[in-house]
Amino acid sequence: MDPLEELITWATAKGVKLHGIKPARMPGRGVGIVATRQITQGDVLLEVPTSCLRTTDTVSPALLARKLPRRISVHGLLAADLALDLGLDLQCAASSPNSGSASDSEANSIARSRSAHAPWNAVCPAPADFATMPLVWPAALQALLPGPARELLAKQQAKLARDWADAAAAFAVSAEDDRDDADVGAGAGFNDGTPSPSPSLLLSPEDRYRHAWLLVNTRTFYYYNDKGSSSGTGRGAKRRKVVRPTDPDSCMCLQPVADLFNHDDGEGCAVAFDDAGYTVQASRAFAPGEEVRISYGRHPGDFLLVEYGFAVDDGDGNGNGNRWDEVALDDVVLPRLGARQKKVLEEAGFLGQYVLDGNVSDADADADGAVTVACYRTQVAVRLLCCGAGAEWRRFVDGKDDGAASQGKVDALLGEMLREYQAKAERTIEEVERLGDVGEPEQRAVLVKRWRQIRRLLGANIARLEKNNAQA
Ligand SMILES: C[S@@+](CC[C@H](N)C(=O)[O-])C[C@H]1O[C@@H](n2cnc3c(N)ncnc32)[C@H](O)[C@@H]1O
Repeated sequence: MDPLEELITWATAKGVKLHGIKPARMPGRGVGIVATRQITQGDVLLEVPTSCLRTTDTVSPALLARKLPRRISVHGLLAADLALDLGLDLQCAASSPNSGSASDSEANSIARSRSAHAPWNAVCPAPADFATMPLVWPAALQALLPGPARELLAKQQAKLARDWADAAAAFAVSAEDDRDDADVGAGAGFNDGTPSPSPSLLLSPEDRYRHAWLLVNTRTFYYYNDKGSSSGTGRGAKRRKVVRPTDPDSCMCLQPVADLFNHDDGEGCAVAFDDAGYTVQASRAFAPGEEVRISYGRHPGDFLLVEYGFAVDDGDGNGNGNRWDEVALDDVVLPRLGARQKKVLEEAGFLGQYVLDGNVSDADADADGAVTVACYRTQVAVRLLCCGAGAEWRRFVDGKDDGAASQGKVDALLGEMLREYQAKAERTIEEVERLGDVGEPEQRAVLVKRWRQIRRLLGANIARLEKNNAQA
């Protein structure tokens, strides 16, 4: 049977209800969810009961018995649990009840979990499917990411390193065990026992853990329960009952079938949860065969690339790329500021985080038909460069002056900076395209796609500045 059909049979038996939808392979997006009939706005499309979730409460007792450090993150713990299911073995630790070997009860509990989740695990992306996640790119390609993406990646790398350091002691780390052919099929990602076709799938324990960690990174939902335990990178779910302040990084769960929805930057379907479980409700009408998506949040392109490994297609959503996209301008603004100017901006709370918003349109034009290009922080910094930190600038910072008197000069300098960044985008695209033998073709392709988005967004804003100028 097709693994997707098997998943649905398995999930339905566990109480998951699909109404007018089914999973399907989507070219360029792995698996997604499509409508099987005409859907009306507000229809409930999916119900996943709480009993089907993987949370901190369902982590394998065998794993917990390995005394993973209490400080291990929820992300790290769920990844460790999933890694066991995907074929990573527990260390023959001295702490085991049968010193020197994993106990029968441990082995039984792991085997039970593997078989209980087999149809779900079988449709999880394999390690090779994560090739577009910058985390697995060669350093030479990572270095060519846009600034905000590099910053996010550095945080992600640090988080993974901490989680692996906490989890490593629990897992078998011997290189010989690890390269045991019998273990390769499951360890390679798809837990269907098929032998590996390729030696490149002989993964180290750290690589296998990273695979599980990326599954958690890209597939969790916001979740916590009334016992106070929480385990999402937060794909848009809202709790209908008590809303508790919790650390969002620790509010995570994995859920079958729902984890197959792809992202829509526009009208993604609404995801909600309560004590009974999760529901997904149609945000609009869908025709039979149309892909149904949810929103992972209002994320700019750099975030989507680093956290989910994709760049939105230009034809997606509003037909104009990602409506929540933005371009960070720090790389072109900060180098122009002298030490004194930086100090002034820092004292005023305006140093850095300069952004060009991709969501601005002609509808945002003022009474003169001009559209403000770049965020207020950028306006403050560029105005300081043009006009100095005099009384007019202070009034602008305090919101007592709309800055109209100097807007022409500000726009001219901003235009210069945007053109400078556009040239950088152009050079980076050419550089990536020249790196024919660095990384995988899909890695270079997604990096070029991201820079083209940035180039287009810069071009649209340069055109707006020119229009403002013509109207002035
Ligand atoms: C929650 S999973 C969705 C199901 C996934 N497509 C699969 O094959 O299992 C999230 C992953 O799906 C892919 N994805 C989601 N939305 C996408 C989109 N709009 N365009 C391209 N890929 C997308 C990315 O690889 C992302 O990391």
